[in-house]
Amino acid sequence: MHSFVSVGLLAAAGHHDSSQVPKDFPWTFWPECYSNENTTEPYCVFTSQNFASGRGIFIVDTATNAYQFLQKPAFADPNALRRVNQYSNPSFEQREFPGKGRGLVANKTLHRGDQIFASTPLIIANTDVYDLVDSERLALSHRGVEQLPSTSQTLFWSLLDHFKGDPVDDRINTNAFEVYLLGGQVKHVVLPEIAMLNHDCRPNAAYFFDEDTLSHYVHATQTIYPGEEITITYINNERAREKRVANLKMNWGFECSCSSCSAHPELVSQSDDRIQQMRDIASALDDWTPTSTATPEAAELLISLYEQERLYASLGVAYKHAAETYASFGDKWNAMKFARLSAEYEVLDKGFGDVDVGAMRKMAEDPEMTWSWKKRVGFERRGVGACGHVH
Ligand SMILES: C[S@@+](CC[C@H](N)C(=O)[O-])C[C@H]1O[C@@H](n2cnc3c(N)ncnc32)[C@H](O)[C@@H]1O
Repeated sequence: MHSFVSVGLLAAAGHHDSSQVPKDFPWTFWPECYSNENTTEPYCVFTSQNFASGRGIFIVDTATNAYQFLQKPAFADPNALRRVNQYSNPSFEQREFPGKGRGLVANKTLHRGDQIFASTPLIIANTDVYDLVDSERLALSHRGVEQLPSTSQTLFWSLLDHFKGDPVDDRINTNAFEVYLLGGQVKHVVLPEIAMLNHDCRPNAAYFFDEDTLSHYVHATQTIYPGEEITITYINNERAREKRVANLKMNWGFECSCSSCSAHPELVSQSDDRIQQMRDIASALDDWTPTSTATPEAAELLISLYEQERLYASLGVAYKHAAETYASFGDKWNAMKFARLSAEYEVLDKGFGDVDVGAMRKMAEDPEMTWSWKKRVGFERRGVGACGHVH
């Protein structure tokens, strides 16, 4: 049985007359909700036209979750969004790229760590909403779009519809990012400005979603010169070309045309070898047993491979390995150096509250107080060879 239902937390349901919404009611309209035998709580559309100084948002989720979002500083603290949704003097312009559609190019030099933009989503949707039948799931997202303020509706309708199905669903599927919120629940968020950034397997910008401000931040991870396209990655790039191409085709529906995907097969083969070696070294550095082949030299090689692969957006991972490896052999100054570098890079990719960023900041202050300090002192140094094997 599928039903249109009212929600216990709400005083009434089933109509959309905003004039009847009481003053202290947090949403602009009465939520429309559906449930069935697969759902433990109805899924509803909760719209706030006032959110983010009138940009608006709609949330497709249970009432329990929607009210948890309301507790976040993004809703509760008027100052929380000061640095967000500022598009009056952008450091980029929109341009057409053959084979990729629209994209953004820098109009001034951007340095590593520069904020390119930060935005609140127009949509947050619980991915479990697929438990509803399609017609009801679609009714919720159509209702949400109709309820957005008109400028945000225009932004939504300007999004690419790659799959040419239901016009609302298609724009969500082509442009949504997956994020983990409310204790690790998967949500889809739609951010029209960030959705203009194309994918590159060797991107020059990184992004993260900040749960407190419900905002998506994009920063440069290397110098980007005027006229250069600003790119992010949609996937994990530490994989062979064939796997990256297949992933983009399957999950995003396009043939990747970035330079590392379209390189000569000989160069692709060299790149794939480097990626395999990076994976082997990373797993050796993650081995904390007395037979581990981890050495500071192997960690330095890992950094060099990331640089050679132009994987600057994820270089923080290699620096973290180096910081922990140096610490494990009791080399305080190198541990501090690489911990500082790791924290600087990783915050751009993982966000302000990330545990790895916090751990690296602690190590940069005092490596001797961290868990890996001198963990490998006394281990026989075996070393990892070019093939990733012990020599
Ligand atoms: C989030 S949108 C990016 C903006 C899009 N180009 C537009 O015109 O709206 C994602 C879509 O852009 C295109 N795209 C992004 N990166 C690409 C790439 N590296 N190669 C080819 N197409 C790409 C694909 O059509 C993909 O489905």
